Amino acid sequence: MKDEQGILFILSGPSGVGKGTVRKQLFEEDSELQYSISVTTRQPREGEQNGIDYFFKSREQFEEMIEQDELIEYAEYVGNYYGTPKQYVKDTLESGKDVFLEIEVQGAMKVRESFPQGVYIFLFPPSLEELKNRIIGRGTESEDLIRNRLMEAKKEIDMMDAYDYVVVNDEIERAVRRIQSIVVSEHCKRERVSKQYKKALGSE
Ligand SMILES: Nc1ncnc2c1ncn2[C@@H]1O[C@H](COP(=O)(O)OP(=O)(O)OP(=O)(O)O)[C@@H](O)[C@H]1O
Ligand SMILES: Nc1nc2c(ncn2[C@@H]2O[C@H](COP(=O)(O)O)[C@@H](O)[C@H]2O)c(=O)[nH]1
Repeated sequence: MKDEQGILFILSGPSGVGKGTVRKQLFEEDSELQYSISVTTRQPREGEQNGIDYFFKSREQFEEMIEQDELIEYAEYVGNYYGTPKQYVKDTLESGKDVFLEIEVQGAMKVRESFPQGVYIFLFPPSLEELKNRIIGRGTESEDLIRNRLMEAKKEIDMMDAYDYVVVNDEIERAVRRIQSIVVSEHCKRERVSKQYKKALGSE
């Protein structure tokens, strides 16, 4: 185990705001962050791959993971389970690397209970109209599911004050740059704090 743990970054926001798009772009530009692949019972969308986009499981397999305490958090969202594997996050943070979660709000609030030192970022749409256009434009959900996801979106937006940062996803590049600034600034903060501690302890 390294002396200093990595930082846990949590990105949430309503369905269709662009979390996946922004995260993929961020990872193309930043090889230091490690993405935690979630587990879900949702059916794969066209082009999605098991072990890359998600670990796709049956409900029985997912419930077995809950039973075995293999998830840091899980939530039922619009009829499917989604959860974050515990071991990967724990091992990666302990090795000193940063971990990035892209999860919905109920799950993020549960993570906060066990990782209050995490950095919680809420991705916000430029408008509700644009959110609706994006989710419809993606073309991956039926009308019914889109309606349900938009209903959830309103509740999720009500929770944004519980986050450390709110980032508007107006343009992808700008949203990515804003998140990169948060990552850099959180590292600087912790470095300063750890130097202060070392100084106070006379070990520097
Ligand atoms: N800044 C942006 N401007 C315009 N379109 C965008 C922007 N960001 C994302 N999109 C588009 O919006 C749609 C939804 O994006 P994405 O799938 O990344 O959202 P998400 O928040 O991950 O959704 P979900 O929570 O449902 O998985 C996609 O078609 C994507 O190309
Ligand atoms: N609580 C969790 N939510 C998660 C996790 N992985 C993804 N998600 C979120 O679920 C919704 C729907 O995702 P979709 O891929 O079906 O569009 C979205 O907000 C994801 O961010 C997780 O491990 N835990």
